Amino acid sequence: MDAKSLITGVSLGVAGFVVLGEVKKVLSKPKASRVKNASPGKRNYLIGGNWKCNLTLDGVTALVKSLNSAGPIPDNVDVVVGVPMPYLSLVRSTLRSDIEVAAQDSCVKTFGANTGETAATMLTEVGCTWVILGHSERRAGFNGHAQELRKGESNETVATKTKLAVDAGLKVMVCVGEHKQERQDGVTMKIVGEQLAAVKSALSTADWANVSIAYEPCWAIGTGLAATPEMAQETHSEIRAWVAKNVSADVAAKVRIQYGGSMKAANAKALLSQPDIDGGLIGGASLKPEFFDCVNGVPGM
Ligand SMILES: O=C[C@H](O)COP(=O)(O)O
Repeated sequence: MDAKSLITGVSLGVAGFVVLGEVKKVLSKPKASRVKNASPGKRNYLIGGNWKCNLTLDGVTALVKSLNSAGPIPDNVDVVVGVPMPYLSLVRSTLRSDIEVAAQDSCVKTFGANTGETAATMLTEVGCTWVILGHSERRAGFNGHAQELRKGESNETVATKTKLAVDAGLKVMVCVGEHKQERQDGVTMKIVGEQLAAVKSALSTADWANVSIAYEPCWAIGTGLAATPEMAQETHSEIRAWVAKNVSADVAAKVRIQYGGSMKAANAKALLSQPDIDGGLIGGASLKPEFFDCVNGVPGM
């Protein structure tokens, strides 16, 4: 068992009795314990880039070229880029094979009269292996006006999409997170728990093997105001405890929890050094060469 898994087990088993800071003093995190195709209980880092609704064809071509020449990916890291729908095929056919490709959404239904939507199965046919679901921008909604709180996808919609995507053979980064006022009101885990509860209701226990939880505090997205490593760790630890209580201890030990919200080269290493932060979902910085500085920011590199 690696140090991170051990910390997780300890924190889940004796939560309230152990101060994580004290545990970290006696347990270092050896790089060698995180390996590709990690065995049960060991979690590879997962660094996702979310290109959002950015880039022209020329920009995509240049970014792929930059990624292709960015050097090796550490053995203990999985890298995925979330690509706008029109470029998925092109990126999959030109991008290095050790970076996986994600779509940024998929349909809440399968095939049919769903104009403008993309069924999860279609994504698999163009080489996607991942999909990002429930991003806060989609939960906010796009109605031709300024985005409003929670006028878009409901928790249940995100959960249904997650189940359909997993059933289609995709892995899912399912995004959760609170708004600024909710954090100030002290209801972060109430909000995140409700988002996770909907997903849990839609999934079998086995389905969780294909799910990563992306914790993205909305107030940190695109603002330059990332959560501090300690603040993010606290919520990640609470999310893992929620999964242990409501899904299973085994799933909690295995599920990856990414942090998203103004992650960049300057703060990636400190965030990724936290015991329950298993990666990132990176927006703005994923459009720049510094994305690979985040990849190389995993502890032990
Ligand atoms: O999906 C990515 C997140 O929304 C974070 O975006 P950001 O890194 O630009 O803050």
